[in-house]
Amino acid sequence: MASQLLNVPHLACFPKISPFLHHSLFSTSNPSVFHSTSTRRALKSSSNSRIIKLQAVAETSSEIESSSVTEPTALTLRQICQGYVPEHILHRMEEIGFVFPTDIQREALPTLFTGRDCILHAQTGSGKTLTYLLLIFSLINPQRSSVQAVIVVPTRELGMQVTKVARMLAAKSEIDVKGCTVMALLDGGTLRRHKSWLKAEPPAILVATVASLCHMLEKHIFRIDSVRVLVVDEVDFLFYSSKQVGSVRKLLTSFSSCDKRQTVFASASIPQHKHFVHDCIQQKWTKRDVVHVHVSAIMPMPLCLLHRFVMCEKTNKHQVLLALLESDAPESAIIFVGEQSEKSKKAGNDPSTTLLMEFLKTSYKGSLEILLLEGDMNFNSRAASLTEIRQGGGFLLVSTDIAARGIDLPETTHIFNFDLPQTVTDYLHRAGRAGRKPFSDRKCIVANLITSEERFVLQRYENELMFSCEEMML
Ligand SMILES: Nc1ncnc2c1ncn2[C@@H]1O[C@H](COP(=O)(O)OP(=O)(O)OP(=O)(O)O)[C@@H](O)[C@H]1O
Repeated sequence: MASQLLNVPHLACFPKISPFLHHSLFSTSNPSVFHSTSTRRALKSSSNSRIIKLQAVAETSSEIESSSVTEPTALTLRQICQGYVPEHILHRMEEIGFVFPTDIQREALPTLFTGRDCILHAQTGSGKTLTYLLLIFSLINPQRSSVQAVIVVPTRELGMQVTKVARMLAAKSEIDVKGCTVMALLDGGTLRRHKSWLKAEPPAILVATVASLCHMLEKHIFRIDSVRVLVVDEVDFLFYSSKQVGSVRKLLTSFSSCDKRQTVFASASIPQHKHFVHDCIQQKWTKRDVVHVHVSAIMPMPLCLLHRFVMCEKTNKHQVLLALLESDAPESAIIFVGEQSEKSKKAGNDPSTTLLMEFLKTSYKGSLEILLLEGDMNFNSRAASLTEIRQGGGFLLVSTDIAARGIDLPETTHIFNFDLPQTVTDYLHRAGRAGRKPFSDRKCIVANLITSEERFVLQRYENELMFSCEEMML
């Protein structure tokens, strides 16, 4: 296989590793060898040869060395992007506050700029969005009137967020947003309006959910062969947990026949990634020399997250949550609640989210605004909740897993798993909604409310994701 692995750990210690780990969710291709920061520093030459050298180093080095997120000697984002990304984008990027690269940006951008397909595999909150957006801005030609980049996302909420970041970067100045050619084509939108817009004045960048995108392609509203770069964000979710996997595969297959194409996949979790890379090559979804850029391979969870649990009876969870909110006084928090089962729906029960909202509205006396986000709400109410959050002020967001993927609310200091997530991957993504300020060393809390029977499930998540969870006594 011609694909390569860029394996970039940044850890001082090597905590307990379950045997399962290396063969399942977050395994590295070569788990016993890692290359160190100092070795990498010595290898800063042209990106292509660097990748090949890194591969060679990975086969010989067994050194593990601590590395902070950014090294003092590291290049700035501007230096990495100079000559590839237009000046006005670089200027905006710095105005917004993106000056130094995160690990994934530093490692992936030089490779992306060579035109190679990439799998961006790095912790939650590590800056994958900016990584692929900078690639896109390096490729699009504003003079061309066609869709040149497509970003596929699993949810409307994530689509709105990515669109906002892309538009922020594309705006030539804060008051001139006309330069923006980014369209959000998301489930629940008014497709008729988008159809005319796509035909009359195609945007350079299209951010789309799968169903809406496929609809436009099937109706020949725009052609995939004008697209230079296709990004699939939260790729493992789209492949393994959504009903749309068939459409995603079809999309990738039609893109595979385009000339001059570049494909990028991104996620903080890519289960069985060796198989995934193999499939990508076999199915021609990527070119044969696809690069798997794997940052923090031995530590899938951000170190700034502190994990805790409180053991309680199911019937007492509301009171325990209230006590935690009072004792911890989060600045902003997301409270994750399990989806209502079909059986419970049929029985006419209220969903747990509704019951919890009612409880908090009557019992919580703090100053945070209580908001709800769940799949059963209509699109306008969902958008209203997120808009309200983004207007500032502290929030307590009660949500199902709909907020677990990709949503970026950097003010979140606490995650409460009111119900334990169903899978280890869900744990990783829920927890990763906190600790999203790349250069901050502020600690954030992930608190789990569990019954005694659930302790072993949490223990399994601890083993697989390599964190330890401290018991809290109230
Ligand atoms: N170079 C940078 N400097 C400062 N902040 C950055 C930089 N790059 C990204 N960020 C910020 O980091 C936060 C997380 O970025 P982003 O949403 O891209 O994470 P992600 O890797 O896509 O996470 P997830 O896997 O959870 O989707 C955002 O608030 C973003 O603005």
